[in-house]
Amino acid sequence: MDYINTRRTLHQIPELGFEEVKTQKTLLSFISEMPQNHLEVETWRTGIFVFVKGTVPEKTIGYRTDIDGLPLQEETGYEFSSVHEGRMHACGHDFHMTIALGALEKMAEHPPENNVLFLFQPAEEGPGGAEPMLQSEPMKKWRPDEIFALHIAPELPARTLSVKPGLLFANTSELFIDFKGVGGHAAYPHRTKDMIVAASSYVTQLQQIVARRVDPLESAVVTIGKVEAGTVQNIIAETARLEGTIRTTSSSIMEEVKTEIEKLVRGMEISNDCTITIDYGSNYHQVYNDETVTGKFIQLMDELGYEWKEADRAMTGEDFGYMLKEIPGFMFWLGVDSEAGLHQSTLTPKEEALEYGISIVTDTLYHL
Ligand SMILES: CC(=O)N[C@@H](CCC[C@H](N)C(=O)O)C(=O)O
Repeated sequence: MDYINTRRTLHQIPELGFEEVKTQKTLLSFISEMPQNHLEVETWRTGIFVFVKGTVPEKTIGYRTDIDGLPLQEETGYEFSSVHEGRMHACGHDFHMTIALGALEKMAEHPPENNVLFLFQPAEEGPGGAEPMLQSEPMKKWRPDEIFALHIAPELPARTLSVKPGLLFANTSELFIDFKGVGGHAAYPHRTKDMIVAASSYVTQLQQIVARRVDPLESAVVTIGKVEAGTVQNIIAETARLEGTIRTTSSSIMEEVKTEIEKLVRGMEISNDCTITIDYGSNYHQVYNDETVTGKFIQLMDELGYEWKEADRAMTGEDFGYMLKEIPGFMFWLGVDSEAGLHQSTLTPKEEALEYGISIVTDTLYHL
């Protein structure tokens, strides 16, 4: 398989969660070109399971990749930029998929001793594919004993990795807040309930939750990533909508932050004489790396001469956390050296990281 070409093909067709129809078709076509003797392939919604039968299996090792893109207009200037308007693989899932395909090809050509289950999982960016995929029939049939995954790290040099036992990624909850007041003429604000003023004031007050309500020894983030309100410059907005995300390093702090968000909403309803509704969208469980399996991985990396460093905890979220809640395993960061970070329209990971990633995953699947 030509990894660069594979990555570029996938890069051009990013699709949102549970809409990954072309992506699934393209992945199935790559998989169909591999030796099939030891493979069983099953689709699940827009995802795919591939079971590789081991030669003398004692256990099944799972390897998961996410496959969805983000609602973002690409600005990399690549010749192979996204052909889907307003969609981009800006979180590296094109890299993740290529690495999974590369490792799968090796397994198909030289079957491992243990069984291996590849999970091509939809909807990591939302609304979350890991939790329902865990409950699916193929997962019940081929349930792994251990599982792992990787995520690209733009800030790390290519051909490096980082990992740590214990907490790696945060608990997350999406946040959607809808404001409803009374619209009207821009010249008569006193006859209206202006939802742009209410929503702006709410965004400012939200910042106080982390600064003044959360124990400074804990970690939390509340980010509003989208504000929607108004129609034209001289009409006062009747409605406003805020979209954001909450991140915490413990589930109890998540509950505290939500309570504070709701208290602020009640105060805002009274002071602005409006109604406000909150929807928490999808929630992701924290990514907690199992100490024993992560320890085995670290030892393997040392034995095989891979350069690695201790990872820092990150406030990113990953629904792979649900898989790790039920199956011992880990996630590691793979360095890809890009000046622009994750979720930026100019993310340009170095393609030399692909072969390195495939080599780490393949070695781990053969020897874990
Ligand atoms: C690794 C990464 O960037 N993951 C996403 C997960 C998004 C979860 C959900 N849609 C939310 O925004 O809460 C992230 O933004 O961390």
